[in-house]
Amino acid sequence: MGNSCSNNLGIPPAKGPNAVGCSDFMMDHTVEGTFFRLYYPCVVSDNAEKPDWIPCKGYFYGLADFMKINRGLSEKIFNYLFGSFKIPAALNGSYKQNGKYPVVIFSHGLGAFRTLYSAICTELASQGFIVASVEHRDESASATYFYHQKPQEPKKDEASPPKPNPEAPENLVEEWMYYRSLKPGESEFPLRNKQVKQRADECIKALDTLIQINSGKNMENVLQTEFDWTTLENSMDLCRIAVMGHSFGGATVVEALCKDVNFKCGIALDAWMFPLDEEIYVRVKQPIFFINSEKFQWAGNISRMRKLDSSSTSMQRKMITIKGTVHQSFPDFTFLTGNWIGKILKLKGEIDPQVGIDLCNRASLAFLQRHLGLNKDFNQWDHLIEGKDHNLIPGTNVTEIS
Ligand SMILES: CCN(CC)CCN(C[C@]12C[C@](c3ccc(C(F)(F)F)cc3)(C1)C2)C(=O)Cn1c(SCc2ccc(F)cc2)nc(=O)c2c1C=CC2
Repeated sequence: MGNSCSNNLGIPPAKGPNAVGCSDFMMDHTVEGTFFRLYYPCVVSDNAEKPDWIPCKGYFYGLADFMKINRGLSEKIFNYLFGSFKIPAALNGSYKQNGKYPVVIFSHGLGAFRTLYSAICTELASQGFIVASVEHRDESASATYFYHQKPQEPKKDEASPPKPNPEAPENLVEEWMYYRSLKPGESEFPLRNKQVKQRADECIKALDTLIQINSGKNMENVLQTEFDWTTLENSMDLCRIAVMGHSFGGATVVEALCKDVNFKCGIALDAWMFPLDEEIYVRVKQPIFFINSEKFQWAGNISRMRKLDSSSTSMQRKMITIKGTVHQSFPDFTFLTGNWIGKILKLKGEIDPQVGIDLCNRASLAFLQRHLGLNKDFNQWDHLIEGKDHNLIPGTNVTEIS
């Protein structure tokens, strides 16, 4: 089927005034390093190549493991279904210098990885943001990879020096890390709590890397992409930084806001609050916007979000629910299957996926303008922050027991 099939499936192009460029960055090739996909406003070029949505097949293996289905069979199915999809952006497009852009760090959900939220990230970039979608190495991603220094070959006679591995950069060996499921009898909270702390640290590490890139420092990108990162010198407005994430990434938003006041506000999409410590709720001071689906939330989860409301900054805590959406209405999968499969796999809700993501994106832009102090026209969507739309519910539809 792929993206050339009759029912014109595919990730929708962004609607903002800027063309979008996309490039991958990995620094310090080890597992402790930083790895993200950058989306940014770029110069229009009609013949630009588009980035692959699923960059390599290790991710299909990971998705199969995450969904506990057979690797071999599912690798063929995923490859057939999703292998040819591209992202509506220019791979390594030339950066478009136009003042300093605000910055968003995006955190993916459990079992996802950095490329799966491109409808959201490309829209933000097209509206004039620089977006880094982090790939987490906390074993919550379906799959991710990093590199090992090739072990020094035992000294042979000088005549035959070790041949460097042509694919891997500077003879580094690629290593994959897959989703770690709970062991039988293992209690979930300690694992998820440790992971959410690592995830927040990885968001902060990505931000620190962007700050270095912004200073014009010549960064070593382990992935030898055709992108000149020094062109991003002075491109970022480091007073206007937000953190955003889906589900487990929503909990990561709260944890990251707590750890680094450089994040001026956060947007949590269908946040999964379980991994967070109880005492974090009184420690977060920045504005947070909870954008929920109709089907994922439950009373315990909502009551944890409410705890963030009760603090003094209640005016800056907002929550809306998008009618007819499901948990998978936020990642890109919601655009990539026909209606029937989508509904059966719970990748689609009742609402048209494009309408759902537009509401999410526009409400987010209005919230970012308000709390990053942007002087754009995103305030035209302020009513969406209050849930004023026939497809929105102010707050939540969950009837709370507690
Ligand atoms: C049995 C597995 N069991 C694992 C604990 C539950 C699996 N599960 C429901 C799924 C993800 C699903 C999915 C994806 C993708 C196809 C495909 F066919 F399109 F590829 C199909 C079916 C399987 C819907 C979730 O985990 C839901 N969820 C998610 S889903 C994030 C995600 C993952 C993979 C993606 F490709 C895209 C998005 N992120 C979270 O942070 C949290 C939760 C729950 C609590 C916290």
